[in-house]
Amino acid sequence: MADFGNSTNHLLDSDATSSVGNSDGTNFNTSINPNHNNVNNISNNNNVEKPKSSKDDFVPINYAQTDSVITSADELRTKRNFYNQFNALFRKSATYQWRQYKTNLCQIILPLLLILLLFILQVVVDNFIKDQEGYKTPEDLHPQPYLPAFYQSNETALEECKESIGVYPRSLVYIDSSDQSFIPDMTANITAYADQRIVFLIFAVSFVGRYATYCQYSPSIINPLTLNNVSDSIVTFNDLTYNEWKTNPYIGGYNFKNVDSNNFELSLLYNNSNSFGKELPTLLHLASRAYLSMVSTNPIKVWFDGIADFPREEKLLAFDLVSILGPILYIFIFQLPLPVVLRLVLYEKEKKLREIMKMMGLEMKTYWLVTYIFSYSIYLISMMLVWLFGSIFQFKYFLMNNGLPIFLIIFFWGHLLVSFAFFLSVFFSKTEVGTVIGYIWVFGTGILAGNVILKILDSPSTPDSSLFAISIVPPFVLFRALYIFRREVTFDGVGVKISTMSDSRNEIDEIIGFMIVEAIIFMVLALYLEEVLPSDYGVKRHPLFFLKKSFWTGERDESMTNEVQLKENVQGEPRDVRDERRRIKEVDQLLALEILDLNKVYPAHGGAKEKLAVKSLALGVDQGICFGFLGTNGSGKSTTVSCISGLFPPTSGTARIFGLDIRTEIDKIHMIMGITPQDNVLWDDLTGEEHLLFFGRIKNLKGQELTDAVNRGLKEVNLHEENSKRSGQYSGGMKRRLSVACGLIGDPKIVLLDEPSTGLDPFSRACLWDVINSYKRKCAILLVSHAMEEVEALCQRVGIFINGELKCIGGCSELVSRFSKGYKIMINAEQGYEQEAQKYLMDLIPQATLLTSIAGTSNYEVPHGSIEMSNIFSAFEENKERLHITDWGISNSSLEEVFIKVALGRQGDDGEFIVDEPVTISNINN
Ligand SMILES: Nc1ncnc2c1ncn2[C@@H]1O[C@H](COP(=O)(O)OP(=O)(O)OP(=O)(O)O)[C@@H](O)[C@H]1O
Repeated sequence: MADFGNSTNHLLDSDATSSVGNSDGTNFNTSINPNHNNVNNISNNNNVEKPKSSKDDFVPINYAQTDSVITSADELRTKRNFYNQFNALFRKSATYQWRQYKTNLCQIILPLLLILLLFILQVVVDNFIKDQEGYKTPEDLHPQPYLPAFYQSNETALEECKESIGVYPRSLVYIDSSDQSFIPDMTANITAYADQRIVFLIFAVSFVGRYATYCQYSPSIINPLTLNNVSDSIVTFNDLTYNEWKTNPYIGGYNFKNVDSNNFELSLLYNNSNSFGKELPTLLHLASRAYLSMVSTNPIKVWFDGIADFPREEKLLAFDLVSILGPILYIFIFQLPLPVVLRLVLYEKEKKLREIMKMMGLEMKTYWLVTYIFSYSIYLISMMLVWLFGSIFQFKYFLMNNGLPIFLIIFFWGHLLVSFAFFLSVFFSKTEVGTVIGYIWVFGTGILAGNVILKILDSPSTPDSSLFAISIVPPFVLFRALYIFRREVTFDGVGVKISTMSDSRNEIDEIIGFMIVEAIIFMVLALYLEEVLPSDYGVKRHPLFFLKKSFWTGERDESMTNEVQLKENVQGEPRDVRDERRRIKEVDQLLALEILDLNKVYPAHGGAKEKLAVKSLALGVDQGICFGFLGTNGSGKSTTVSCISGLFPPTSGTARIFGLDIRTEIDKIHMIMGITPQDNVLWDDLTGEEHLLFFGRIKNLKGQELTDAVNRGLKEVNLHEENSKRSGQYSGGMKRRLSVACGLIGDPKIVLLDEPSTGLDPFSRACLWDVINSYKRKCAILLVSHAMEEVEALCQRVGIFINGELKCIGGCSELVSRFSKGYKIMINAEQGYEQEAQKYLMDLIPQATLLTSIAGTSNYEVPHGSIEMSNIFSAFEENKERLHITDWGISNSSLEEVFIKVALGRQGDDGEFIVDEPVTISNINN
């Protein structure tokens, strides 16, 4: 069994090189850091129960150093309190929204500006119309012919026609003539008046045929046909009207289908591009009159005065621009909060704020509830102001329609809008992209509604099925309501009243029904897809998770609790790593963290290949100790931390925290976990104090306990004097310190610190170490770091990762004594004299091994006992100037040498690491 009690502090005279943590007897070099707690202390811990000896003498050492041993997860406060969490998030969101008042004000004001614009346009239109005459029906109420017609025959017609010029600028002339020879003559005369823009219809009995066109600019005598060849001319008629409707703008044409002395079957066609068809009654009358002349020996005179509007009371011209433009503009206004809500949700998603809240224990249903309340409130305030200003500006749209239907539509549309925004947010991870798409959606659907949907709704023949289809799309169901409000106030309507809102004409109740159902569907879809759709962060559930009993009862999902069979060993694994596997299984105290054959594969993505980031990792972190994760860049440290904290799901294997499995009980784990991620995840607009208050409340702190914890946290990281500053105004180091304080608040039982001291000045770093030191024993700490001195100062145990694999594990001094063969000599020579200095040292101590040679500084490892220390001193002091040595020194081997050996050395057959080549810049680059 290992003797851990006799470690001595020696620099040169120790020859202790055996490995530790396994069965062979071992002495240690102590760390050069006097604060360091080496394994000797660990083994002396009172809490350690006597390890059981197994058959092969393997001793599963318990490294726990806690003040109060936890024997089961049931002893931990893992319960979340809905009220506390709601209170925490509500206050945080309220403060945050208040700080965002400029943005929020802009969002509220934008719709109001559109309302104001509408109002100004209406004022301009009203002023224009005020100067125009109103219209009223003439007092004698005689209908006026739209086209005055003359019924004349032969030469008289032409004379009459001439006289009428100037009186009736557009005239119809009916010529009852059986004299064929008269026609060309007639044509010539009429053509002479063409520039007067007289409209003639030459219509002689002998011309009655398939067609006779009525042309505005030239007399329509084209290939006159007689009754004899009527049947062949339909093609000509079609050609003429089809081909020449633009170049020769006929207003209309007759199609005499079946005309003889007994029949008068006629179609009257008119050119919709040139005429609104008001001439048609007159034209029809002319044709009938001609026929009567033809068939009757004694023509009957049938007078036709023309057409006229109904008599009505005098009324000034009015143009209700607001009501007419209303639905088209309101569809934009009512949808404008959509991108705003999208932005709100996506901001916290993209910045990982949602994930950090989750990792700190916030329940997601509370998150969605509070986010819903704030999103809806922003919408409601904005829309109420639109309504208020619309009423102040006397928009008929808001005054004539009853307040209740308007309120109901605003109220329910808000719910649909927020649910729909939540639903859309699932598909985006970048705030900017989501917001831009949101605006495109608002304007795209607005334009579509104003053009296509408006026409469909306008059409009286639109079937119910089309209305149903329209109502399925959220903006269009809103447009249906807006359209009804407009229809009921324009053209002398009285507006939608409470009594008429549900009738078959308005169907406001049906529209509200659509909104409610869709709001529920989109909300359920949003929450469901958030749970199952793969995204950048978060552990996703099985698509059919809702079919499991555990989902409805809240019990543990038994199907996920299959025991992970920890492998005995993995091929090529060093002995200490293999022994750690065994220790996890056999140690007789509950471990704060057990990582059990954890693998993480990142799938191929955007041209990058699939990446095995963590390979069969197995290790245990005991209660109350600080465990250091060292490793080269990209060796999988942060990935491991992310898997443990529930940011990513492991591909296989699992981890347990105080016996709670990350696959099934991550919610409970989050309540006893504190985390400081690699990046600072903070709200730019909240102060340090507000951050700590928020996370403290989530962890169920309240009252004086909360105040004390917040004050202590701020003081510990030296931010108590920056109380009023928002974190966005912090320096990088201050942000880092705040992140650490957030991770430590609320008495967590395990804390994950991912490079906590990055960017800190030496003073702040020393303060931070003090804080972390003071938390040891209260909780287990997993510290990811690149700073060797930090790990040496804080960690009782260390694991070194290379390429996703754990390469060695043990106490700091244990590793140093195991991997270093002696002590270290450093020499720094002037540029160009490095070789000479190196040669001198190798001649002096031939057993020395050059470890690193970078920027003129060479580091050697010198075995203990190879030379007297006093000889080294005298040799260097005497030859310093001659060899151009600027600096030199002797030190005990440190973790750094261990790291270099493990990271850049090769593993020998005995599992030890050998450095063949000294580390130089070119070696590192290779
Ligand atoms: N989201 C990701 N998608 C794909 N690959 C990833 C992702 N995150 C990390 N990786 C890859 O996984 C490997 C391990 O990365 P990780 O961030 O865990 O390393 P690390 O040890 O924390 O590095 P560092 O010390 O630089 O922070 C790297 O090769 C990295 O490129």
